[in-house]
Amino acid sequence: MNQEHVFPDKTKVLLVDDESAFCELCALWLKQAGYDVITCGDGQQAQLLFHKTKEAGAGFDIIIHDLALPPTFKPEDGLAFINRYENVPVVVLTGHDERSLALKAMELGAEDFIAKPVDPDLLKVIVQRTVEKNQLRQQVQTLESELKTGQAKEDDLGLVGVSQNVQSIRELVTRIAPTQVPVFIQGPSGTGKEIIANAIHKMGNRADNPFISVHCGAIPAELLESELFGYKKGAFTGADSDRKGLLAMAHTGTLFLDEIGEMPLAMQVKLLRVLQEGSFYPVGSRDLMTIDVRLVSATNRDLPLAVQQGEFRDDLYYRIKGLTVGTQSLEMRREDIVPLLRHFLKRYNEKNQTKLSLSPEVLQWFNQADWPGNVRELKNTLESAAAICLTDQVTMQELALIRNDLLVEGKLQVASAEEWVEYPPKDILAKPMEQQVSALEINLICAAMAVNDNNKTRSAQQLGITRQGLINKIHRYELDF
Ligand SMILES: Nc1ncnc2c1ncn2[C@@H]1O[C@H](COP(=O)(O)OP(=O)(O)OP(=O)(O)O)[C@@H](O)[C@H]1O
Repeated sequence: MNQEHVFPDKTKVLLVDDESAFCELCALWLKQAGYDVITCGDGQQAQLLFHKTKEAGAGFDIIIHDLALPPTFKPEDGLAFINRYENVPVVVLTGHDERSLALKAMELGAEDFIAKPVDPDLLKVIVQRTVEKNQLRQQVQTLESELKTGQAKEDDLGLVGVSQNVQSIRELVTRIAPTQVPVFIQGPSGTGKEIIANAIHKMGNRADNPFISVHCGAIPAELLESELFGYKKGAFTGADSDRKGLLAMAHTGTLFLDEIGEMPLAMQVKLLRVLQEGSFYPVGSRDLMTIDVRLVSATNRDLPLAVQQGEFRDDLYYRIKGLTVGTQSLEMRREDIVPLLRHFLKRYNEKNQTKLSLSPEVLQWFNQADWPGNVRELKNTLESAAAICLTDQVTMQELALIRNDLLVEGKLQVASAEEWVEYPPKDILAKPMEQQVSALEINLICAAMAVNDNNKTRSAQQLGITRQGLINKIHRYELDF
């Protein structure tokens, strides 16, 4: 065994052949071409060397392997070594009339073969091509696993949608979550503000610490202070023991102030002080408490307008504003309706161990209806219809039972199933074509899968494409069917 110093920045070749003169010559050619070469005359020893070098962090990039090696010199025995080099490509050396042996070796996983007597130029070409091919394969693998991790992170987000608005929010959340910047989420009710707040927490470095959500509008003004700051026993009538407030509970974690626009002015002053000083006194206590929280707040109010009208303190607004995330009403991103339906139906089926699908008319109706309560209303309507469904398919009958407005003179008002996609959309030129085409394709796929019980063959037939074509699109859009 001739082991030379290995330079980490050079491509490393392990040449396994028992003919020392041949090894020397090949090694010389390869070294001249800039490779670092180690030779070895025995298959077993080559294996040991391979693992040792790998453990030392200087693994080989390519193996060139003769098949007729000691002790048996039988090429069949040499074949057994081919797939023992893990992800490192193997090029086999064969006799010049051993074509079938070479093919067998390739079948077993060899990357290529070179027939003896070896032509030095061909040797260099094959080595270079094999190494490059393998580097490329590794890059693809790395990218794929990065993509999967990214996808998993997006899934953690739980924010479903194909619209530009949802896509930008997903991107923004992924970027701001690891920072400590305060986040202000503004948008209509039922558009996922709480999901976003949750995602910022889960994807940030406080994920293992508390996430405390305070519905500022739901807590009566006179209770808000004691709820937030906590109190000391005897602080007021009924305070018969010390109580920790929500601020203290959120210590080291995230404090989500939902509906912050509803916070009374007097309370706004107190909150501002806490945010500025990072400390506060529980009601009736003289013990100063220090807290470290990441602040995320949300409102469906136009807060700058509330500031102008003197209903919200400007100093508090600028304190909480940090980075603003804006959610849109469902009306402004109707392309999200079908993906959302599919998501909620899937979740419903998983939770209730059912296999409900939607009739084409139901899908069409959902897609065309107005959703003033946004995603929350869409979700509730779907779940209510699913809950009262007696068969495996939600039909207009169920919808009529929960939505009286669908009945005119006692009859269901439904347009034909074929017209479920509004075309051309009202805002046809408002968004780039590529984005609209993708959103429409996703919608059509989700729709076909929803009415065909997730059966790809039937869905593909209905869409007029091949099953493979459908599968390719499902992969391209990363839909989880
Ligand atoms: N993009 C979305 N993907 C999945 N679920 C969503 C999405 N948007 C909203 N939802 C669902 O809709 C419901 C309402 O969402 P959420 O409570 O986050 O809205 P909100 O904007 O905080 O509403 P409000 O202003 O009334 O507090 C929740 O059940 C939530 O899971």
